[in-house]
Amino acid sequence: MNEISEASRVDVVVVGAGLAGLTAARELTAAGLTVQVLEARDRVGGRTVNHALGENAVVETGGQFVGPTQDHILRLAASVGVGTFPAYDIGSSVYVKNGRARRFDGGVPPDLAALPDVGMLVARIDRAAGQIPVGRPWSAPRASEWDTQTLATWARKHSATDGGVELLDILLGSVFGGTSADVSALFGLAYVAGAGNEYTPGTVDRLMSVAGGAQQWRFLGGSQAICIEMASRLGDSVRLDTPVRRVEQHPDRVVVHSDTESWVARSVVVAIPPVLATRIDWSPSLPAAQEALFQRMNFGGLAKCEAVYPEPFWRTSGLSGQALFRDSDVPVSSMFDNSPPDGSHGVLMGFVGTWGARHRGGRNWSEGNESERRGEVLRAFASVVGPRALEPTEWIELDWTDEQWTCGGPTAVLTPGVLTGLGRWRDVPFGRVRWAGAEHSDYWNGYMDGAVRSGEKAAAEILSTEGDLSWNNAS
Ligand SMILES: Cc1cc2nc3c(=O)[nH]c(=O)nc-3n(C[C@H](O)[C@H](O)[C@H](O)COP(=O)(O)OP(=O)(O)OC[C@H]3O[C@@H](n4cnc5c(N)ncnc54)[C@H](O)[C@@H]3O)c2cc1C
Repeated sequence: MNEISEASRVDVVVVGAGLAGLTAARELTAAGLTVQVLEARDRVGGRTVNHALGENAVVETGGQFVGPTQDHILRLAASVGVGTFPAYDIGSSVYVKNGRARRFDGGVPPDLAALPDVGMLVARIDRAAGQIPVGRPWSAPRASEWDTQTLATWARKHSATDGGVELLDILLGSVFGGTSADVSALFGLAYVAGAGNEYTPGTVDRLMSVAGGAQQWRFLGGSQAICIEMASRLGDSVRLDTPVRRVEQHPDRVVVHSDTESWVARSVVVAIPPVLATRIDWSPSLPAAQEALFQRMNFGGLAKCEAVYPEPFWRTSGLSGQALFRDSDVPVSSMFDNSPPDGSHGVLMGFVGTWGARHRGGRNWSEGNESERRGEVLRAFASVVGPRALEPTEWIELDWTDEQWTCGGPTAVLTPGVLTGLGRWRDVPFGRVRWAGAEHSDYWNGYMDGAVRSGEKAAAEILSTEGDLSWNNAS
């Protein structure tokens, strides 16, 4: 294919400059290996991306929140000088049900009909998640029973009314970019089991909460700053605008091709969404079961919509800016105050699950034009904080299903049968290729912490066989 020069020979090629790929590259470089990172986009960060608000502030349009037990991303951020600040969580939240908005405090929405069900359901989910071995969900005693039904079916069996499941779905809107009907019960329960670390079991509460949960903190300078810092330390080892198209494995080397250049390496870390890995031309072909698994690791559909105001005006009315919407006419599932830490701008952020979200009249939200989409979301914001929400100074919308190099968000959601049938193949190395990315982590799978964990693991595995993998040691 392309001419390979001496300069294009490295110990390890890393495909993808998101948190996983850059973490792997950083660890391998620190250990003395030569590394080339190849990134398809014209920027680093992948699913973390900042949007500038004037000169001194940013807001995040991809992954942003972190919380307790997400030790790996927190440690990495601190090591590159990126600090955290608490997500705004002061004041009352608002619950909007069928057009009626009600304030509430303490994290439990005032839905008297659904509350007993939700309490019972959450306790049952936690109990069932506790029976799942993290990293090996298919070996749970009831794995086959749980993997032959959706989470919605399982949840309905454990609820007296539909209210509990509907509330669960509002919360899952942002977690899965979908609903409980989109995922296998085993996958949903394993996701909860992984919302902790080696010493702390995962719980629904840690997954969903702001205080004490996965939404507790944000990063100063925005989450993308972590990747930007890592990339600046790696310098020329990171190449942008370079999608990897073909990977050829030979007994003693791997050749990685972009459209215009090729690199030869002893080892490769592929740190991209699994479904995108199946679009690379592999020689030899991926093992059939691994390819089948990756093809079934489709992402949910998620858009992030943000409205910017001169100040966070809702705070003076005692509102936290947080809201949950249980209303089939409203595309937004949940809303947060996403203002910068100094409150120099007011930002309201809404998650829209793009495939399920409807306009009034039943049309899908993403099929409307920009002004219709914006109007629907701003009206939802206004139902919580009042009519000033209708006149933002800036509107920011990122539908991750439109992103060629991500194909949805926030992460892969697995349907019934996939985990028990094919799940074992997720991390199995393919010759000289190792897999990384948030979808390859046992803990905080799908999250920034999971991405960092997977990059560290891939690098550690390569380093444990360094004698075989560095060109310096090659015979
Ligand atoms: C809207 C949204 C909200 C989220 N919210 C949160 C949150 O609050 N907290 C949290 O922890 N997580 C959140 N996440 C998830 C989190 O952002 C991701 O889990 C994490 O950033 C994934 O990192 P990664 O390195 O595994 O993958 P990615 O960030 O997807 O990086 C993969 C990189 O590979 C590149 N690439 C793809 N194909 C190729 C190719 N063929 N050749 C070369 N390069 C290629 C891509 O361009 C990309 O840069 C959210 C995600 C989204 C989309």
